[in-house]
Amino acid sequence: MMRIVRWLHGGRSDSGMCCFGIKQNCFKMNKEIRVESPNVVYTDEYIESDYEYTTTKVRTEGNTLIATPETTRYVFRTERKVPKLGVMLVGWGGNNGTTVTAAVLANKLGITWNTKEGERQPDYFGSLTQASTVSLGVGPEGEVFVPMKTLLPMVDANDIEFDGWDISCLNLGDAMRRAQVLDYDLQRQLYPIMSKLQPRPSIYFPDFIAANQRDRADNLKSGTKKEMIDQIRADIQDFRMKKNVDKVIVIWSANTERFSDVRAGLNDTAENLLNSIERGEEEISQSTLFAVASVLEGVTFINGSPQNALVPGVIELAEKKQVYLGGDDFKSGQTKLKSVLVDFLVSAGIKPVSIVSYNHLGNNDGRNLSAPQTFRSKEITKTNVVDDMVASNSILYEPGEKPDHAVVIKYVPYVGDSKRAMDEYTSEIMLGGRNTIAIHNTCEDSLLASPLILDLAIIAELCERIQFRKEGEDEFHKFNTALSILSILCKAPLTARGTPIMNAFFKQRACIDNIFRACIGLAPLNHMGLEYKQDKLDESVLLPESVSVDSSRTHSNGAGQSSQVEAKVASKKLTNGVNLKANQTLAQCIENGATDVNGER
Ligand SMILES: NC(=O)c1ccc[n+]([C@@H]2O[C@H](COP(=O)([O-])OP(=O)(O)OC[C@H]3O[C@@H](n4cnc5c(N)ncnc54)[C@H](O)[C@@H]3O)[C@@H](O)[C@H]2O)c1
Ligand SMILES: O=P([O-])([O-])O[C@@H]1[C@@H](O)[C@H](O)[C@@H](O)[C@H](O)[C@@H]1O
Repeated sequence: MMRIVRWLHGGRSDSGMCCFGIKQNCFKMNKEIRVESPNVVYTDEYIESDYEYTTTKVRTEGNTLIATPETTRYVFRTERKVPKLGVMLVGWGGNNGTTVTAAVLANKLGITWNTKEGERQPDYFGSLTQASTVSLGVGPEGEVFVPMKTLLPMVDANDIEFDGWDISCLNLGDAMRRAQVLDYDLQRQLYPIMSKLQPRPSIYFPDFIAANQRDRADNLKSGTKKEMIDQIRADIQDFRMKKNVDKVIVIWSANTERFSDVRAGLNDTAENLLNSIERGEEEISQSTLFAVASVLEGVTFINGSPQNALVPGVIELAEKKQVYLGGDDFKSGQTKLKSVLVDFLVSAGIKPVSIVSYNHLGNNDGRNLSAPQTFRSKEITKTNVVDDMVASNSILYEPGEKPDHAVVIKYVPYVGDSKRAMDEYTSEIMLGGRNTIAIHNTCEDSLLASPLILDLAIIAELCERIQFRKEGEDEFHKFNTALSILSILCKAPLTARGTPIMNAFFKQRACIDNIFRACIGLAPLNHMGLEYKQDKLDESVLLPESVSVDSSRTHSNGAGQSSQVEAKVASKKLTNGVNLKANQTLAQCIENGATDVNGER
């Protein structure tokens, strides 16, 4: 019996499947990729690439849209030296803070632990930089995928040093126990190390978070708002010196606050914000103070929560100090799926008309969100995520038309960190049809958010080493203060003033992949595969795979006639020595006596 062998990811399936999967090779290498191109130069200090950036400008002339391709030459320069990175978490004693710290320690120390399913190895699943791959190009064996972290020199997650602040005085070992996120046997092994980690006292303004957090607030700074900023700055300097880190990044993973008022004279400009802090204005939030302190220390600040920590005054101050900002609100589970599903529906010409996202969770985040004012912050970021996708299709939606969209979050202590998300997507399909997708999605929130914290820090640090200039310019530029490349990791992406917000997950992913590829002089991924689509396929692009054909395999061509499955095959010396010529049809393969790799007929 002759079969087509279907090649899966880097290997071959045993079962004969009548389809031609493209064999893919995924290398678990941890080396930097070296690009061979006249446009890429590797010096000891930099990777420098000469890059053509092509866009299409569109203008309207009467009833005509004029599309004009536009090419701009850039030079990208990436420093190759990877610094020792310190990450300071605000809310270090929380579920996310303890979990991400535990994850790095477990991976760094190679701690394995027993579970009811057997022994478990540490990993970084859920991290783009640590556990996802990028297509590098096509090799003799097919498409080549490499770990994202090998595209450019990046901080090794295992090398990150953590520190931070919490209003709760619990050490990280006890806080890890309180979080109830990790398996007991892992906690047991980590406790001796984690219990030596002590969150620094923090700022606590009760009015900004739920009153039910008061019972945790026993580890507080005191003084005026200005004095507390100075204390935070001193903490950053202390950490940098004690841990001998080259760089620090501050990430807010503390409780969600209510939104701050944004008012002229209060926080609308850098000067007004600093003056308001000097005056001790009540409306300046804890998270804004941490952002100001970070910026004044020249340290990137990323907001993992939904509140508007990054008021206009913070953004202007960061622009002046040339410091990066990122956020808002880790995109970890229910919303991450939404940014894929709505994009799929709308891109398929299907019209979502009602989206209901309910979830209940029982961790302290959920407890804090049980207050209306903090829930409102989360409701905003969880709802706005579909706006760009809806606005992209004027066939489905009238201007301003949006699907009904409800977000519900309930605090149910029993489920702890294991959030239960239930979504219903109702869409209109052709001729008055309705499609309803109902989803139950159990998200272990901290195990989903922790890898994102690593990605935010690692990608933000890499961006600090990337500069680029246009052809004709002498000066290299940094990225804009608002690091919108981090959008894929946030529900409400911070973008440069007046620029579009993109929430669709795979567009965000393509953005990261293609910017990293540009830094090493590689063209953007476009998945066109033209080399596989022309009538006469060049032998060099065909997979050198043995083909075995299933002579019994036929498929109806719709006219009741059965016919051999038509497919092109690559030339390949088979186990029985039969040489298949490129572009042979399956039928010709059979005539040539092609057999499966096992030599069976
Ligand atoms: N999947 C996720 O877990 C996820 C996704 C998106 C956003 N977030 C956001 O991340 C944040 C942390 O989530 P979590 O599950 O770790 O919550 P958590 O409540 O377990 O941790 C928050 C920690 O912050 C501390 N804290 C509160 N106010 C503080 C202050 N002013 N300074 C320093 N520490 C302070 C608390 O004591 C607590 O230990 C929340 O705002 C949450 O909304 C979480
Ligand atoms: O899963 P997701 O939508 O990305 O985000 C999560 C919410 O579903 C959850 O209710 C909230 O408590 C978490 O902080 C997080 O925001």
